[in-house]
Amino acid sequence: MVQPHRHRHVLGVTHNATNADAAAAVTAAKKAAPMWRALSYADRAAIFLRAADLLAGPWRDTLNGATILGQSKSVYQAEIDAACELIDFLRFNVHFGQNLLAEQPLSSAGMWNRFDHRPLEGFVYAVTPFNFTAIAGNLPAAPALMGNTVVWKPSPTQQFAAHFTMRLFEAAGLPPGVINMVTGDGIAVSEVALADPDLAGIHFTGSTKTFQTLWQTVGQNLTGYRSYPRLVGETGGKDFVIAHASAEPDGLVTALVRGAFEYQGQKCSAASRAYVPRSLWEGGVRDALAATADSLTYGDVTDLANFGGAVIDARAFAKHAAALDLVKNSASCTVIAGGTADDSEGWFVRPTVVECGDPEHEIFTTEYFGPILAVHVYDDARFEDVVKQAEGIAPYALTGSVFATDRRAVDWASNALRYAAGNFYINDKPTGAVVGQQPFGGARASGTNDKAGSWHNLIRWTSPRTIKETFVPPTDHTYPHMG
Ligand SMILES: NC(=O)c1ccc[n+]([C@@H]2O[C@H](COP(=O)([O-])OP(=O)(O)OC[C@H]3O[C@@H](n4cnc5c(N)ncnc54)[C@H](O)[C@@H]3O)[C@@H](O)[C@H]2O)c1
Ligand SMILES: N[C@@H](CCC=O)C(=O)O
Repeated sequence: MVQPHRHRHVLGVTHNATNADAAAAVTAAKKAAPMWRALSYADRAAIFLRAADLLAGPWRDTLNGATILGQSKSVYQAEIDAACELIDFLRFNVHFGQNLLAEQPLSSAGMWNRFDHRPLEGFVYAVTPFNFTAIAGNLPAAPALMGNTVVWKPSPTQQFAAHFTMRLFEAAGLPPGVINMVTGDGIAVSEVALADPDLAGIHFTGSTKTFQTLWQTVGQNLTGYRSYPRLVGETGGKDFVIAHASAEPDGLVTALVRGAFEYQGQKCSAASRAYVPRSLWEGGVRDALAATADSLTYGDVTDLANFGGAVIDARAFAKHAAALDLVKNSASCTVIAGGTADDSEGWFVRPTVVECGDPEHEIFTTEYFGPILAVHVYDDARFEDVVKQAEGIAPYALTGSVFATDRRAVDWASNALRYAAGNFYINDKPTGAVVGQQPFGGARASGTNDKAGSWHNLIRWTSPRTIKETFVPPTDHTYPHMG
């Protein structure tokens, strides 16, 4: 039973930044660059470690609370995001950045070769999504740790928590001009930032479409830049769970419920398509999945009895409602749980399970980014055919899971799905990657796979200079064979 709640989304700054605001932010970033680059890595790292300590202490409730109210996260989902994951990003980045700086070339006798891990020449433009406060904080912080100054454009629907994240960085001692936050939809900001010769990189997380637009604009402006901008983007997904007949059913059902419906399915990693063998489906998985989905309470997230809350905004609600209409009108689809949406008070979409006989239906290829799980039921003997079909049917390659107790099935599917997911899970849900444990990111239409919170990501924000210093320079130009 849904407890309707008129959800308040943007309690923070709502100003839509203009070209002039963007120009001021770019100017501030450029002005602060020499000061910030001149600081030692240890001094920069100390600021972000202090931010992590503050977040583990007095700032924890502030950022969790802002994430609960602003993004409609449950207390649990806010805690694993705003507090835990952001603390992990801040601390692990410092550790991985230190390892990166320690990476040095060989030096033969008589010379000293070294890398000078320079920050990029210019500013980094960080554009962040609504769904994770941790990602929003990490995208400006990671390039800044490596010595870059940043223009940060958070999502309007994450602005409340973004506002406090910026205040947290300031409280930790981040000097003015290092991270310059601009608010709003980003259109006017991009007009300025992407046309600036000093654009050194984009650190993006959000939809595939937005990233492609930014990349295309950079391509159009390419000859105007001082350097080739580094383009790092983590984008959409159509994440799968494929069960083999040997799968353990209770674990499968729990993974589907948590993977598809936590935070209303608004995780890029959310399970949105599943492939289940008929023996398991008819042997109890169908009924258990439908009953559990129907039992989930979505409502006011300040009521701790609720499992989830509203979807992020009216646009998302309309997209989900349209998807539900589509499947209800598709002969090959049957809604077995949920299937309703109600915006009379708040934007609520019921956790929905759709059984669909046509594995090419758009419900298996389109990212709706809501609590809608498509299930294709297959004859047990067709496991390999189903895996091959699922591998390439969607354009994305972000996360995916295989459930099986048969080791040969696990091994075969892991190989067959090698390029289908940047984060691959065996007997686990496809969500909930932990920084430092499951470095996160995907390829194909899901992004550049630069693994947020790892050295793979940090390396994109440095431009190494190789220095060779010869201790005793040669003074004879002739070769030994010349006598
Ligand atoms: N792969 C990952 O790690 C990951 C993580 C989180 C979210 N996501 C993806 O993010 C999407 C959901 O997030 P969203 O709805 O915030 O995405 P979105 O693309 O709508 O917005 C992302 C950001 O881009 C901004 N934006 C849009 N157009 C812009 C422009 N022209 N210039 C500058 N900024 C612009 C938005 O205001 C927002 O800050 C989903 O597709 C999800 O899969 C991916
Ligand atoms: N890193 C998160 C997903 C981030 C995208 O929304 C997870 O693994 O669930």
